[in-house]
Amino acid sequence: MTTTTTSTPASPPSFAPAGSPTEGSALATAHAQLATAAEILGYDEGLHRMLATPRREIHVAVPLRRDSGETVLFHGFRVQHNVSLGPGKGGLRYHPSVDVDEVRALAMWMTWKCAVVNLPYGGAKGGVAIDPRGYSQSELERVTRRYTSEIMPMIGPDTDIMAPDMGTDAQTMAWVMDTYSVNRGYTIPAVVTGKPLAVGGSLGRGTATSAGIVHVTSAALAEAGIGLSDVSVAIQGFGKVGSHAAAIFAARGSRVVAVSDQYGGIRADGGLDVPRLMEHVQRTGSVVDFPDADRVSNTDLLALDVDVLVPAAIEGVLDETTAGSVKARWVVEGANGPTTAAGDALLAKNSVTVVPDVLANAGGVVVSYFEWVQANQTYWWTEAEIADKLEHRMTTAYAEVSALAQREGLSLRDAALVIGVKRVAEAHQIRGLYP
Ligand SMILES: NC(=O)C1=CN([C@@H]2O[C@H](COP(=O)(O)OP(=O)(O)OC[C@H]3O[C@@H](n4cnc5c(N)ncnc54)[C@H](OP(=O)(O)O)[C@@H]3O)[C@@H](O)[C@H]2O)C=CC1
Ligand SMILES: O=C(O)CCC(=O)C(=O)O
Repeated sequence: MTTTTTSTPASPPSFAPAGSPTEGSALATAHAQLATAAEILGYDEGLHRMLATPRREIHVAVPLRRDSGETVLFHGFRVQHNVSLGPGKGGLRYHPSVDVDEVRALAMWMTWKCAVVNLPYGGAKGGVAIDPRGYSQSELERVTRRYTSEIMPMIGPDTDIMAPDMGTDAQTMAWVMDTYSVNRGYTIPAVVTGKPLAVGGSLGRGTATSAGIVHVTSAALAEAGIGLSDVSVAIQGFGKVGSHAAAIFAARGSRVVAVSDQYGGIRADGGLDVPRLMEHVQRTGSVVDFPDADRVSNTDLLALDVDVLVPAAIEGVLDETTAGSVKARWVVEGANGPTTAAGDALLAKNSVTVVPDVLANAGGVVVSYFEWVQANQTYWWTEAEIADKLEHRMTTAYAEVSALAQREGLSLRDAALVIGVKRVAEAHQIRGLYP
């Protein structure tokens, strides 16, 4: 392995941002990461504070008349962290634990992510504190339409473009697109990405995040002189990102030995039959009870003796209590923010190479960008063109990040953040928004 991993200091920002986030939370992690990058870049407090602060936020109440007639109320948010490089871009999350600080962290990561892969976007994120599993499709449609109407002043094809994230999917994006378009009076496909193909979606978007994860894993392994077919992989989360990552790893010859969802995990040391597992999940709604596999808890999955660990579910799972037990040599962050600052320090101490979220899971937003470009041009590319362009973006970004890490003795996370943060700060300075 040629990449040098150094410890990421878990120090707080050098100033006290308004309403300092809870220790160990996603926002605390995002702030600690930015503080490290700002320190490496030698930024002063004013620039650091500006980069840490969201540009614009909206908090909305989303009432829902349930199918039963009962009325319930949800809280929703849209945060534009930064729009210096272009319109805000980022997903919409439906999860019961969504709050404004989580959305702020996710929006900040979108800013650095888009900059790392050189997209003409800023960073944004949205969320509604709802457990989508507890609601019917028509209830979810009403929630989505109401949330979209409430945040209408903030979104648009040139201002802020949504996409799916946890708990939402292509159908959710079709409802957002339709609600926005009906209010404007004509069809505006470029207001969202990750849409169904039938309404202007792009080939390849459904699997793009996962394909990108496999591209950067391949690039990281190549630096150690090994290939995808030489490694075993454990994946936490078997949703849009985790399930397709499992399928692509398996198709490329990796042994996928464990996967999980919110109900628990399964392991088979000889390798799981991923296509059969996907059918099982389609049928039963969970990976658990898949035949020919043993049960493993979500925590124990993180500590399995595998080569590559892909957290692809929620934030903060690799923290001071779990990261020290990781035996994988590579952690490739499919999820946003799966590693806290304390977890990062432990992984670095144990020489685990972490391919950070803002690089590893950027394939999704890369193909979202391709979808937006296609929608704006009303000209559609082939699947092969999209796959080639995605691979090129991901491997180029990985090479840039890895080269900086090696040159400056940084972790891949710090190198990626330095590249992303610097591109955003330069845009501010050139535009004259910051003296
Ligand atoms: N979709 C995308 O294009 C992108 C997503 N990401 C990030 O990837 C991660 C996953 O997103 P995505 O796949 O879209 O989301 P999905 O909602 O499609 O899937 C989430 C998966 O995580 C599981 N999960 C939820 N809570 C837990 C928990 N407490 N412990 C273990 N597993 C859990 C879910 O289980 P169950 O199925 O049982 O609900 C499901 O398998 C998120 O961090 C997201 O921000 C990053 C870049 C792009
Ligand atoms: O495709 C996009 O626009 C954003 C996807 C997303 O939310 C993410 O990368 O975290």
